[in-house]
Amino acid sequence: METSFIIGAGAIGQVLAAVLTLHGRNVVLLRGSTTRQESAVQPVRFTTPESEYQAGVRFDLLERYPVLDGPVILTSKSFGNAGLARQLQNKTGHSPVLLLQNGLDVEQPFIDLAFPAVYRCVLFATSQFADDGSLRFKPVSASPIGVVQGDADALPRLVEHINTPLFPFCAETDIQPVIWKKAIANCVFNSICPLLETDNGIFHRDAEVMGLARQVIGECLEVAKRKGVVLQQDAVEESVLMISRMSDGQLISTYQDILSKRPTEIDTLNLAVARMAQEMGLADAVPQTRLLGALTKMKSNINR
Ligand SMILES: NC(=O)C1=CN([C@@H]2O[C@H](COP(=O)(O)OP(=O)(O)OC[C@H]3O[C@@H](n4cnc5c(N)ncnc54)[C@H](OP(=O)(O)O)[C@@H]3O)[C@@H](O)[C@H]2O)C=CC1
Ligand SMILES: CC(C)(CO)C(=O)C(=O)O
Repeated sequence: METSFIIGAGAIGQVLAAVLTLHGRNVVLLRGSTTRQESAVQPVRFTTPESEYQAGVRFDLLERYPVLDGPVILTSKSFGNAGLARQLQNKTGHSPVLLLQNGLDVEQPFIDLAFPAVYRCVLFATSQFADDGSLRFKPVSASPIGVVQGDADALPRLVEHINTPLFPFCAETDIQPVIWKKAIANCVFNSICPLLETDNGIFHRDAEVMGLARQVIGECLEVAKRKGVVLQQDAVEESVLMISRMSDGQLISTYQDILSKRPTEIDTLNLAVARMAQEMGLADAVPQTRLLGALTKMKSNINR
């Protein structure tokens, strides 16, 4: 059986590795941003709303592997992608590289270095560390996977490789609208919530804040349209409100990152939309999105 290499032992990576291990798949969880990790099987505990699970997951260091001969799945933060693409360049050969990350253009470092098979997944699941180191995992629906560069015929096999009833995935032939819809929602949550120092529920609780979200959504939709992705304002607003209701009380990752003095993914959210707008001569079309992104970045830099 082929081995899957998951890179990034965070909230999503640990649960995915544990779920695949529980389903009898060969998987190694590789650390890319540290050199302090023994080659060892370690317990990972997680709960879903229904049950509690534990699996012995094989942890190791990326630098110990000269070749990764099997699907390579990135569950790391997007700001590390340029560095990871360089690290992986001579290791992955023809293995598919699958990005399980939020954001826009997160695959660009892999395209720039001509990786032959690059796939994107949009996560419809949440995972958070609890104080005791265990994880709280909530799959919402199957997370779609689509082709960015490479062979569409290989997609079903890749999906089958990581799909399980506990953490479901599905193939998506048109992944760009799905990426944009989620990324626009993230432009709203990941900037406004940390700046207001509030939880994800704010949009369904407060009409004024939802008004600002509406403006951001409208701006981002203009850029998406110029990129050939047509989405409806109502549908994106509905998705923001749904996420807001479902994750009422939870803090968005960017806010958690700022509180923990870690870098954030804002460069691949609001600031990516602002960069794209600038490149297309639409710089004036995204004032709120850009300002919210710039303020979030300043807040993160000031706090670190
Ligand atoms: N958690 C969630 O509920 C959701 C997360 N996502 C997305 O999934 C992705 C993973 O998120 P999540 O698991 O929560 O993140 P975490 O912050 O929990 O973990 C991310 C991991 O990334 C690795 N990492 C950090 N910095 C670097 C770097 N400079 N270079 C390489 N690797 C680095 C680290 O792994 P190591 O120490 O092993 O190197 C770290 O543990 C993100 O894009 C996030 O936006 C999307 C939807 C929901
Ligand atoms: C918008 C949200 C909360 C949905 O899962 C998300 O993407 C995240 O946790 O980063």
